[in-house]
Amino acid sequence: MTELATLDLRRLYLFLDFDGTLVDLAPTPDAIHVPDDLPTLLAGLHDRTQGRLAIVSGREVAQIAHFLPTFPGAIYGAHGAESRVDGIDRPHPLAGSATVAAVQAAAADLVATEPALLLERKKTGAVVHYRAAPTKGPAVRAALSDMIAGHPDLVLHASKMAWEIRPADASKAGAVQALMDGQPDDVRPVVIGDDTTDEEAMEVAQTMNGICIRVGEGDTIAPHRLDAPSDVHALLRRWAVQP
Ligand SMILES: O=P(O)(O)OC[C@H]1O[C@H](O[C@H]2O[C@H](CO)[C@@H](O)[C@H](O)[C@H]2O)[C@H](O)[C@@H](O)[C@@H]1O
Repeated sequence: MTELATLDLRRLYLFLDFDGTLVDLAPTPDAIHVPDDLPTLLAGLHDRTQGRLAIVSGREVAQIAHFLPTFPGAIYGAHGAESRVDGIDRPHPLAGSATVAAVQAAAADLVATEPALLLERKKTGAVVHYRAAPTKGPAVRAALSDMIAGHPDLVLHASKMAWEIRPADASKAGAVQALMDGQPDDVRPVVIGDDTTDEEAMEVAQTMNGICIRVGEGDTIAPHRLDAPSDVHALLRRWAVQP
């Protein structure tokens, strides 16, 4: 932590995941708690980094804006499929498409067979959560895999106690690449995340002399690890008071 805390914040671009990194995981997507001091902390970091602060989440941009309405930085949502940068929204071409509607309808049929499953609809895909039915993971994976079989523009990835369908050309790596484009050579990306799609962002950050921090358990390419969102907050607080 000390080694990380002494990095010069003015030469970093911070890429922060949301669930499991800035907020603790909860039984359902709506049940998360945003700590009262998080918005102020993020606003301070935005100033300190001269605007080099982004949230890169699996959630949609609108969801992040709902939970953090005063967040001043860039937001990439739906695993990089959509963005809001400097107030400009960039939707994905698949948003609201017949392809997505068909997949969501099939996912709804699946969830109707098991009340403990939860369907989360996104404009660009669908998530089936099995946190309340942990043994159903493999069956959910198989069913969603079948659903996208005829759709090469969609991919399936593992999330925490969930399987998610997203556009094949969307990734958190793309978000890091887009925001780092044009940055001065001595600015280093910092990726902090807890999940598989964060690892894709870490891979690209490492090609840019980046710093990667994994939150919680799990295989990772990150050389640094923090145990929980509370430790992430502690690091962010130390950065926020750098002289
Ligand atoms: O990239 P992230 O910001 O970490 O978003 C990943 C997914 O997070 C949410 O699901 C996860 O968190 C829920 C709330 O803690 C939890 O109930 C669920 O089991 C987790 O998978 C969100 O609902 C998804 O849309 C995001 O893709």
